Amino acid sequence: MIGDRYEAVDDPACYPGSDVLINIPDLKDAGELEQFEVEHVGMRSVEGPPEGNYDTAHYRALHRYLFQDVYEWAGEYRTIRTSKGGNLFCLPEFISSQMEALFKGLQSPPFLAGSDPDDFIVVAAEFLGDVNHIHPFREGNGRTQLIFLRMLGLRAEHPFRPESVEPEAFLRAMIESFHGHLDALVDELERMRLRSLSGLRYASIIGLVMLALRRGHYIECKHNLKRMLAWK
Ligand SMILES: Nc1ncnc2c1ncn2[C@@H]1O[C@H](COP(=O)(O)OP(=O)(O)OP(=O)(O)O)[C@@H](O)[C@H]1O
Repeated sequence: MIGDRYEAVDDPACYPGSDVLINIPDLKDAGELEQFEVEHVGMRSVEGPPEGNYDTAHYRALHRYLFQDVYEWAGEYRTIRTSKGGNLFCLPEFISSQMEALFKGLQSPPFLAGSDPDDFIVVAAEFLGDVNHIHPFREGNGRTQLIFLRMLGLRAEHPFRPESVEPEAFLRAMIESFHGHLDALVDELERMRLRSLSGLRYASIIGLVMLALRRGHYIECKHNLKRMLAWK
């Protein structure tokens, strides 16, 4: 059984006898780690993501950048098998090759500027489903996916409104995509579309606030909001 094989207590990335990932501030309490993560990843998010070529190195650099204060292994592919809700993600031995194959597709239309917005939404949903299926990192896949999606939208000039993410519906759509059904995810991305580039910064800021709120850390969120509003 999947659950038996991936007991968190057997994970060398966790503190012995617990499911808390070994982390830079050495926090052994899951709640404290989560708070620290939200605050620091939130702050990194608003500093601006690293530049790159939208290849696997760029994606890893983004994860490294976001989680650099939290995990030594930030930006590195996972080496153990992981699953969520019984859905087993890509086996670690295939992550690198699967990522290379997936990201090659980002260098051509409809991922590039000038594409039809409807075509872009469909390939963006496919990409999101595929990168989630691979789930390259031990932790932080969801946040990296969403920030990279925003970057892809900006590059293609079909930006998204991150503030309109509806967590439950989005999660359901992601799980459906895991089973090969993309319609719900296309609908979610369609709803998140920003019709014009004006107000994009505001939309991005609110999106980050929503991501933080969703994780239930209102105080950190308020703290981050102050920084976000100072963001030029
Ligand atoms: N049962 C599932 N099957 C497939 N994908 C799932 C399932 N549950 C969650 N996911 C997806 O996994 C990703 C979350 O992965 P991970 O926990 O590594 O990221 P995170 O950034 O730490 O968490 P979150 O996205 O919750 O903030 C999200 O894209 C989510 O949609």
